[in-house]
Amino acid sequence: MSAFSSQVITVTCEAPINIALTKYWGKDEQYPLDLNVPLNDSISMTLDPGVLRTTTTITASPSFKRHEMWLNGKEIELSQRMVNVIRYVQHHYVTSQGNKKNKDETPARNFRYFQIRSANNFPTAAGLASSASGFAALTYALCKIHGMDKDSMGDDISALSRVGSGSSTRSLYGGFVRWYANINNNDKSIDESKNENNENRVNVEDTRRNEGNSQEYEASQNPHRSEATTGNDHKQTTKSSHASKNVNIHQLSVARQVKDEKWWPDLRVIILVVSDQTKSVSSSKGMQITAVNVYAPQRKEKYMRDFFKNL
Ligand SMILES: Nc1ncnc2c1ncn2[C@@H]1O[C@H](COP(=O)(O)OP(=O)(O)OP(=O)(O)O)[C@@H](O)[C@H]1O
Ligand SMILES: C[C@@](O)(CCOP(=O)(O)OP(=O)(O)O)CC(=O)O
Repeated sequence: MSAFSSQVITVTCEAPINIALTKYWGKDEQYPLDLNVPLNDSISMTLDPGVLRTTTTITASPSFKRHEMWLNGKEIELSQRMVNVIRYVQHHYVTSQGNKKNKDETPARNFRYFQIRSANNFPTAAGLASSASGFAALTYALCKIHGMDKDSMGDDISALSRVGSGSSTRSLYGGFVRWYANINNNDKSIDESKNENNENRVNVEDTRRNEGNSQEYEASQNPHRSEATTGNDHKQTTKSSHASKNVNIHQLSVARQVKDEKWWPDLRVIILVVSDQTKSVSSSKGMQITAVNVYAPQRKEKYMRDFFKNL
């Protein structure tokens, strides 16, 4: 047992909201939908966290027996998305430990469950991007409590946050931010990217096929399905967690800053709140409905690729 094993650790992080100028609306159905890989790139501006923000505090202790969450002061059941983010971050932590010469001896290795307290200082689920700031703050705080520094994580933090909510990738950075559907497709022609996507489809199907067959394969490829990992589990998961092609594809849909917050210092955004009530249809659900009823996703994908090529 390490000297840290009985410690209680708390971290607090804040994240801003972002407003999309070109929208994310629709997921690439070649990938599991809960990975939130978008059909098209999007660009947003991040608003001043001094004004609108989510503040998330996470406490970890080896003695916790389950995850607990309070949103805006009220205890809630963790959603599957929240659990997914926790698992992805834990998986990432374990994998990064596997690559290090000296293993982590800090408290993080003993954490399994968390108490999460999060609050938005603006209406939640009412059209003001609470999922973006909420999941960015959650991912940021989870990484921090595992001793992983946002600035040195590069693109990884944005791929982790994305499994919570797609738009949260853009809330990890200030200024103007572009979220790439696939960072490798940036300068390629539509035809080339189609070929790549065909390759991707095979990998996704491979993973699904294997899910039924091998528990170990499943746990190593998809943190959604692995148990929360700490202590001895770390060793086991590290051993079997080769970064699969599938995970790499998932890691290619990331956000990067285009212009920092000083680029347009005089810019002001006015927000008029006409209702602070919870929306009857969430953005995720709205995307599903649109995809089925309104447009063919492939047509939109081509339109958006052309749009970004000419930008
Ligand atoms: N602080 C938070 N921490 C974690 N999750 C949050 C937080 N705030 C909101 N969420 C999650 O985001 C969901 C709301 O997302 P939704 O996309 O429907 O609305 P929105 O992001 O506020 O609006 P829009 O997507 O139209 O900008 C909530 O139901 C909750 O699950
Ligand atoms: C209208 C939008 O704000 C939709 C945001 O959708 P979410 O990011 O909330 O959706 P999920 O990935 O399913 O969580 C447009 C945008 O921010 O680009």
